[in-house]
Amino acid sequence: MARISAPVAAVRQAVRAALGGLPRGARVLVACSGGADSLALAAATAFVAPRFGLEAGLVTVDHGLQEGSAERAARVAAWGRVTGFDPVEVATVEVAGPGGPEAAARSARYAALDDAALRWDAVAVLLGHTRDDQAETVLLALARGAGPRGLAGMPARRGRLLRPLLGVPRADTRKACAALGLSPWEDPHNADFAYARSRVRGQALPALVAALGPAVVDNLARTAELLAADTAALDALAATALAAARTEKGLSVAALAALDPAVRSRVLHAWARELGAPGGALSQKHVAALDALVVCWHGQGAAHLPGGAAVARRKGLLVRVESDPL
Ligand SMILES: Nc1ncnc2c1ncn2[C@@H]1O[C@H](COP(=O)(O)OP(=O)(O)OP(=O)(O)O)[C@@H](O)[C@H]1O
Repeated sequence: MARISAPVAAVRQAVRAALGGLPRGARVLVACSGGADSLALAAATAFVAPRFGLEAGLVTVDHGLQEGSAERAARVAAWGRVTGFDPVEVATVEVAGPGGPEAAARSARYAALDDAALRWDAVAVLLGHTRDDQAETVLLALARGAGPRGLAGMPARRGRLLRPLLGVPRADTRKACAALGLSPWEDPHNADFAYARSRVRGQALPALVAALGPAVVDNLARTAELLAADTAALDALAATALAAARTEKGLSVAALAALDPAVRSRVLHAWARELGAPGGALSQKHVAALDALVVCWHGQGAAHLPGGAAVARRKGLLVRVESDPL
């Protein structure tokens, strides 16, 4: 057998680890932009999936935002077909929605990937985020004052979404593509310093590496891993505590007051989500207002949540109310 280069082996090993537990005969889809990360991921999946008895398909999303985006998508799809992926799909999406164009493109992309997974009955959708993407995510989260959930970065698995390359340096995906003779697409957005992530990638992280040494990238990614484990443990405690505090009419104030503040804030966050508050809009300020109804009670009015729900304290319970009675 011909010897394979170390970066090709590293990417394949990461994909093996991610696909290892899936049932034989199941289908996975690779989300491939044609960039180095997802191209290396796709090449490794085409190699690993048949050896695990898995079907592998490929989806490339055309956001229609850049000149030549349809040609890029067609090139990726053509490569996917000759590489043996089946099905191969170009998902054309319309980017319009809340937030900036970056956020709107992301939600349109994830919706299209979810839709493809449902239609093709795929058990997993593979994304090409690398260790460097994770380090950037942690740095961005630190800069906006995020709590542990934000510092935990991107999860390796959430529902159907898998990120097999979170432990693989970005440099390795480029080297793997070069070793396999693949020419990745260069996303012009990555060089556009109008985007915060591009500035972190092009300026902030290189400055940190220059000041503190190259281990900083690995260390930031490791911080995410450690916090992900802690966050999962606290979330499990909070789920149990939420069930215990629940009554037919609302949440027991006495049960909430007895909780550790770190668990209580998670219980209140989870409950606010149940009441319809959208995750992106629900901030620490809203959770603190709910918390004040429990621990700083002075007869104050209802706490208002994004999404329209309001919560008041009545007869030892936190209850949903239609509007602030004050
Ligand atoms: N046009 C696309 N078609 C298919 N998959 C894509 C496309 N763009 C991105 N992806 C998938 O998403 C991964 C991350 O891409 P990128 O870093 O460009 O997105 P992002 O905006 O940072 O997304 P996220 O918010 O998830 O971090 C890619 O490795 C690839 O798997």
